[in-house]
Amino acid sequence: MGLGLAARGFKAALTAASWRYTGLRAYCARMETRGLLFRQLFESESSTYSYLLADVESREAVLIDPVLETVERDLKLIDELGLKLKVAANTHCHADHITGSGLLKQRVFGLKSAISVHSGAAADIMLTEGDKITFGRHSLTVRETPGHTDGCITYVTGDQSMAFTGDALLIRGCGRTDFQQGCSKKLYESVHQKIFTLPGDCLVYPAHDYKGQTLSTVDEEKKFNPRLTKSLEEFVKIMDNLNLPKPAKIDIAVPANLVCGLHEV
Ligand SMILES: N[C@@H](CCC(=O)N[C@@H](CSS)C(=O)NCC(=O)O)C(=O)O
Repeated sequence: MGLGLAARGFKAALTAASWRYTGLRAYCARMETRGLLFRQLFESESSTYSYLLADVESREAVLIDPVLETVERDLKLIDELGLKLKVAANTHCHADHITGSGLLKQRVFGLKSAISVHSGAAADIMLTEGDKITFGRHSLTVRETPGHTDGCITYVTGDQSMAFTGDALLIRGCGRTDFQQGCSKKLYESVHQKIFTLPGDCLVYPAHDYKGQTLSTVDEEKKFNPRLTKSLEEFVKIMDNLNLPKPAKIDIAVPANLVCGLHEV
């Protein structure tokens, strides 16, 4: 006897869910085989993603774009996983939230903060194009991707399978360019020259998502990004007409982030 419509729908949903689960499990397992531990972490007030990457063997870890409000949560996870946090790596001087770098430095002995030398901010490690942040057998390579701010950088894993794009490239979007040295032309060139030249299946992990999306790929963004698939002239026009309200915390976040939260600790 054939399945009823409702039962068929239920079966399809189950299959899709189990595929998603199996797919995710396989993906995580693949990373574990490569000896890389990875977690995407979310802060809901600013819709910010932080990323924890660690070498499975040495347990050395890097936390990309930590947020002040989620430092305790992140430290608990780091402790539970038996990791040694070495670097708090910022993609740029954020305008919408305070980085967790300073508080993490107070809490984790020997932890170093990192940010671009072009950010205007102070940190222990001042990064430029091609620099590497090493953790165990793994590393992140810096690609300078200015445009949202002058000091925006993208961190790329050694095998170019993952790119942490900060606010330069968001999923189906990009960072605004109307303050903090923002420049649409620079952003367009950064994305096309430094991110769209990565392998098509390179996973794109942004600093924010406002729609519940978690990751994308270089190929997907080259095909579907509604802003960056346009010509430079059209892109500049789009960016000039975003008319976004300024981030609610900009006046406290920028000064705090210029010293990486609480740098002098
Ligand atoms: N409403 C939020 C700020 C939202 C915002 O402006 N996001 C920035 C990245 S954080 S500076 C952005 O570039 N958005 C691009 C876009 O197209 O939305 C707040 O008040 O904090």
